[in-house]
Amino acid sequence: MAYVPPHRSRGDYVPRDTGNSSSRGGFSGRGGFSSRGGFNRGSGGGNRAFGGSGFGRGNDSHRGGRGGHGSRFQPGLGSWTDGEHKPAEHNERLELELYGKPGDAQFQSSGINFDNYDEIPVEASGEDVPEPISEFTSPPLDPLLVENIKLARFNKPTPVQKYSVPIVANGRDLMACAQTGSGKTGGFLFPVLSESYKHGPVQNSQAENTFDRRKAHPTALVLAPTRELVSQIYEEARKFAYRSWVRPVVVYGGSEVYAQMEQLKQGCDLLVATPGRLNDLLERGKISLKNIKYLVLDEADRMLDMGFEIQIRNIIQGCDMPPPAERQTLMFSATFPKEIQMMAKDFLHNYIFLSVGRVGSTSENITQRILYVEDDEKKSSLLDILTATEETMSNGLTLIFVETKKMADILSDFLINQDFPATSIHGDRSQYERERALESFRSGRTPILVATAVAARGLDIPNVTHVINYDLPNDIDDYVHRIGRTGRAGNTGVATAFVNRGNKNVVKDLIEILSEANQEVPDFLTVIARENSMGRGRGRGGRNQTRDFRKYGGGGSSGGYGNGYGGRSNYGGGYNNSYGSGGGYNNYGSSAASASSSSSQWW
Ligand SMILES: Nc1ncnc2c1ncn2[C@@H]1O[C@H](COP(=O)(O)OP(=O)(O)OP(=O)(O)O)[C@@H](O)[C@H]1O
Repeated sequence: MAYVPPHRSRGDYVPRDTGNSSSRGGFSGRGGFSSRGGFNRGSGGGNRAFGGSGFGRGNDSHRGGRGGHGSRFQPGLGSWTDGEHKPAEHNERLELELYGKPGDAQFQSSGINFDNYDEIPVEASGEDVPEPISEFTSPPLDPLLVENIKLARFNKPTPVQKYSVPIVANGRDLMACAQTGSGKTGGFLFPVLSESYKHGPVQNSQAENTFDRRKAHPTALVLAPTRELVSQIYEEARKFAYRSWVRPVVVYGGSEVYAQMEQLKQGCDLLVATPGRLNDLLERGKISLKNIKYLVLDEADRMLDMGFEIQIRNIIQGCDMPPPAERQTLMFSATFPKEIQMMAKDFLHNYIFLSVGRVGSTSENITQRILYVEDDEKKSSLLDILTATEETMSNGLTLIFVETKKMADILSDFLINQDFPATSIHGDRSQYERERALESFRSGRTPILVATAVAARGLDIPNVTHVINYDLPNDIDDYVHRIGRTGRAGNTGVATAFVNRGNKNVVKDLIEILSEANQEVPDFLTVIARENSMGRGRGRGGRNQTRDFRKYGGGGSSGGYGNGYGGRSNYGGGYNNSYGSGGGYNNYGSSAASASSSSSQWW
């Protein structure tokens, strides 16, 4: 049967040549806040070829990279024609843009500990769990995807990828929990793209009316919490969708909505979106979700926590998305509290729960240092650390987390006044300023970035060698995600945290995290934890040590695989713990105010 994408079946539709849709001209080069380049630049954006006779009856063509009378050529865009996938021709320029050259510092490469991922215990629960793959081969993967994976210089799958590929190929839903930096993005992109290449676009939905025909009808939807993260996922999707019929589009708030609507009009098969902007576009009638075969929630626990739940429910349950049994739903995060797992089951159908390592654990690739520092000594301690590590980490980037947006500005100004090349990122800065700050950090021009939690999740910036928790978060899961900005893809990194009695609520959880990852637990932490246990500390046991809650039931710590999987690496070049005068954790007195703050201040 001839498939005519509903939004393109009007004979009068002529795609506009917008090329770069970024509302801010001049920000489209390599290194926009999207990992490599602004979103939807010329090559990835406009000029799609899907016009004319390419969609004629009996031709069954879902766009066409070339050909189709009246169609336009877009490099790297293939087609689905007569029930067959027709990959586009290779394009050298685009390949260089997408994959860089070997050794290019702007692209993350796997580190010396990459092979250690194989040692990490994996637990998959649920009915009939399929056997994992061990290599990127076709079959079971689609040959085009395997080619693209090679171009990206990924030699072998990470544990989460080994399992997710057959799970999705077998039509199952998935809730996957794997350490930060261990390849979860590929964990959902690989199977979704591979299956899409094999099976083509959804064939059964003809648009019902003119209004419906004008909408974009993506096959796959990926939701993630921040603009920076959706842009990064979109860039990854561009890499692995290269030459295929799948056209990725990204939409997020804080950026010109009309440019994004234009991109949608030009064809959207894989939509990467923040919930707020997606709801806006759904209300405007620009997107229909009725063709969704794959729904992905990245950073799923964040997506389903209080800040996003209503928006997510509206998208998944309040619009025209098929119900759980008629789509495949995939959820990924490094942390999965039990309450969130329970809520998530509303969106899943007979799913497999995958945990790689212990849920919420940190990677042993990250050396964690905990220092006792009173609030009023934090600035001087920070200067001491930055000075002491200037040489040993001269080529690395340092990411400093604070709790409030105000503090992010104050601290970056302070560092600049002290002649440190710093910038900041937080939710009160304009989209343009956020993009610029991230680009300047990524490129190494400003190797110190002061950030709120907005930068805690998912961001994959090569060469972040040091994460400093200037303010410790109130929730240990946030700590796990923050320090996970270093030590990615088998590389090593250092994470330093300033702790004082103001953080007593999180200390017990922190001790568990440190012990699990075979890190040193300083005595003062144990003392604070003991003091606090007289009070009412929440403790990590009830919230985070949950594996598949269907199997292990409520809360409680579950034994399971012990610590110490995988050889502990020798983290070369680390600094010793003696920097600074601010340390001195024997004389801690009463701490200043708690680091707690309202959510409106930190995001
Ligand atoms: N199979 C692989 N081989 C080599 N490198 C890989 C592989 N899979 C992923 N990577 C690289 O590892 C890095 C981390 O991957 P990714 O961003 O997907 O991690 P993540 O698990 O989503 O982390 P987070 O929890 O912080 O979101 C990326 O730079 C990615 O390109």
